[in-house]
Amino acid sequence: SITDGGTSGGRSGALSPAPVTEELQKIDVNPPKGTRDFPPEDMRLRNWLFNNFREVSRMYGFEEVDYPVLESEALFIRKAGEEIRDQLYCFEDRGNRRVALRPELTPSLARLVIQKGKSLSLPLKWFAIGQCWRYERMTRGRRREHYQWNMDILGVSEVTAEAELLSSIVTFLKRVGITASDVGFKVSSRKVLQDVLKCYGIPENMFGKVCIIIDKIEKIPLDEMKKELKVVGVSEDAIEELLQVLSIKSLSKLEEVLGGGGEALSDLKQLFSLAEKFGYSDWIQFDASIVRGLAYYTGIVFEGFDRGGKLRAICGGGRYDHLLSTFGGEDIPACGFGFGDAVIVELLKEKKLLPELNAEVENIVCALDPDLQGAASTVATILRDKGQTVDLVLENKPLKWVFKRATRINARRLILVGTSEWQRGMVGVKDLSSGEQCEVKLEELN
Ligand SMILES: Nc1ccc(Br)nc1
Repeated sequence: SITDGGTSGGRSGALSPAPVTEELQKIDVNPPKGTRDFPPEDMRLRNWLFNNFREVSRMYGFEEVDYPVLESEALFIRKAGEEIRDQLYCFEDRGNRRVALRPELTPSLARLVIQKGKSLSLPLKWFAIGQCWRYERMTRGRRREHYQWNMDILGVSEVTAEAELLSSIVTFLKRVGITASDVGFKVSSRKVLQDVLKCYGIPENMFGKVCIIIDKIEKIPLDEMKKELKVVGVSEDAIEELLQVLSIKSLSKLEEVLGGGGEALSDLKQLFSLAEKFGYSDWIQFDASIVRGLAYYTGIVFEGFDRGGKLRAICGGGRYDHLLSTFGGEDIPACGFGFGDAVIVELLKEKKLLPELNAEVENIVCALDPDLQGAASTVATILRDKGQTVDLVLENKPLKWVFKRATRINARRLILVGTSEWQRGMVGVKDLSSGEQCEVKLEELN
């Protein structure tokens, strides 16, 4: 049985009985609800995914950053009725501070940029891969943590930044075998909504709230959405106009409705033109209904979706030019995206694109006699000093056991340290794929 061993002090190991002072109890060995362990085979897939995130980020000239998973709760308290706020994993720590497990990375980025202030030279191109949390009633049995890849550009007000970010996501998707037939991006601009709301005299400070309600357009009944909009002061006429505009799926139609002079249309036209130059036009489409569920977006917004319509959004992002000033900092134009580690894996599974990732090690080194364990340690060190990977057998085991382990860890070579060979300065080397076996002088082992 497993004891906590903690309060009674001392170690309860295999040789000494568990402390009898503690009630022996079996703990639940599963991870907390909504969280995951990453045993080796899952960790190999996670590392493969994150390495692709990192390689694309570096290819685009982005620098890696990270922040504490625990932040002040105040960083995430926005009054716009976002789901992310409703599901905040927050608590009071032993210092009576209100803290939260971060639900997203962007507010931490804003905090760090403000903290660094003038010492930072713009534009900033930062990326992070961080675990994010939400506390959701397990009734829905959904996960409470996921890892999010974020890329953000700060200091560029031009739509060239959003175009670059979309290019980086397309590059990542192509690297893992996803095509424009599998995934698309719905692109819009919150300035479309802003134009409509302005016409109806809706004050700027209502903008975030209205967007959050509209983001639920596919999640709640239309009447419910209309009711919520009315509650926050949007007139019936304005609601009807909003719904009309939200159904627009082409820039030409948008121009007809909004007229040609607004920023929304010029931003979107520039983005689609740049997409042509980047070569990812097939991946994107205008869809005015896309608003995204974060209150701080102010311009272009986008989300990646699977064209099969089975999965939740793959990624999402947009421009957030005023986030820093909400934290008391000087505003810096900014845009970025978040890309979760779960939906993409579901998509790769469905498309049979998951890579075969086996354990692998170059050498397994074994002493054929307990007196040669030191010699085997020397051989392992020689190989490791040459940059080779070595699994050193640490106990006196029969050869049958060694061969079984060599197969399980997918070793390429078996190095045997035997008495007679060692006396002649040699070791046995067996190639485990060809079966070829020979003796090699220690100084020639490589
Ligand atoms: N924001 C957030 C955090 C954690 C999960 Br799982 N999903 C969304």
